[in-house]
Amino acid sequence: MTSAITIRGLRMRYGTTEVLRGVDLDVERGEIFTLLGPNGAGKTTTIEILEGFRNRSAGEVRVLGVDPERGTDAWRAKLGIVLQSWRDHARWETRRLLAHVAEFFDDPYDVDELLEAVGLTEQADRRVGRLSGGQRRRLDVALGIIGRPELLFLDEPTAGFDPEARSEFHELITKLAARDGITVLLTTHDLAEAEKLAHRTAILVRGRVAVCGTPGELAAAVQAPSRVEWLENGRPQSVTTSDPSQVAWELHQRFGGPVPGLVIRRPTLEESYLNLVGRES
Ligand SMILES: Nc1ncnc2c1ncn2[C@@H]1O[C@H](COP(=O)(O)OP(=O)(O)OP(=O)(O)O)[C@@H](O)[C@H]1O
Repeated sequence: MTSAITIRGLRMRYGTTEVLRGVDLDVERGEIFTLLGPNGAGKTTTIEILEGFRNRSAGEVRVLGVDPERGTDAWRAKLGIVLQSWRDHARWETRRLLAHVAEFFDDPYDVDELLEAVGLTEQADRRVGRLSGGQRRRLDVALGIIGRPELLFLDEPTAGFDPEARSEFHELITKLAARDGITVLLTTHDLAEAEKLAHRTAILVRGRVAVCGTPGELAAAVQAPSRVEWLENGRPQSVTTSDPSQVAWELHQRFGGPVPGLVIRRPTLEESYLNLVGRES
């Protein structure tokens, strides 16, 4: 696989504050990749640098083989961009707005096909201002990809969604990526979203990649210690350990058989993530 995005030693400074402190990342073509992290971690800054909206302070960046600071119109046409805030096109009808934006591209998607793909066929003649939050975000995605991009940037696309809208949105992104081989880079605060959607995720904490990998690799890398609890002479005992089976085995040896009240509590991935974010902050 070849890289859609390569980042080496990326640094960004706003005044005297260093917001990105040496980020290294590779996103492969065809991947759905999430950038996960708490508020202020530097996700939006990173994505804006990749989109060519912001000049970096230091480091090497290539997006589809091009330095974003030197991106041409032809390069830009290969990108789909969905920003955090909604566009203000409230009085346009959904289909007309998409058809209008499609005119700017050489080989856009068919408007009705795309409306169908994002689940907005029934809303095609409705004014944008009358769409629900979830429908509006689907339209944002449609606007982001109407030009048939090779790479789609989504900055917190599901913020404010209810669980059903979020789940439908995940299905849409997965379907589009699989159908058209679009590379997707998405930012989120939500670990469950990253786990569900992404082939790989990088956790950004205070301007550095703390962990990067598949959901399984992430779970192994961020795993916080487990807690082993048991009863000894009727009194509750406990120990925190990264190797609970070893502790359980030693207890079994010591008791010469079953350990009274033995419980092993493993942290959830969410607890482990919060532990990691707390540790790195
Ligand atoms: N234009 C700017 N000038 C000065 N500081 C900025 C600017 N943009 C962002 N920052 C600061 O840089 C840090 C990283 O911000 P950024 O928006 O990249 O983080 P984020 O991970 O996207 O956060 P969030 O999840 O809240 O959107 C924050 O402390 C923010 O206040």
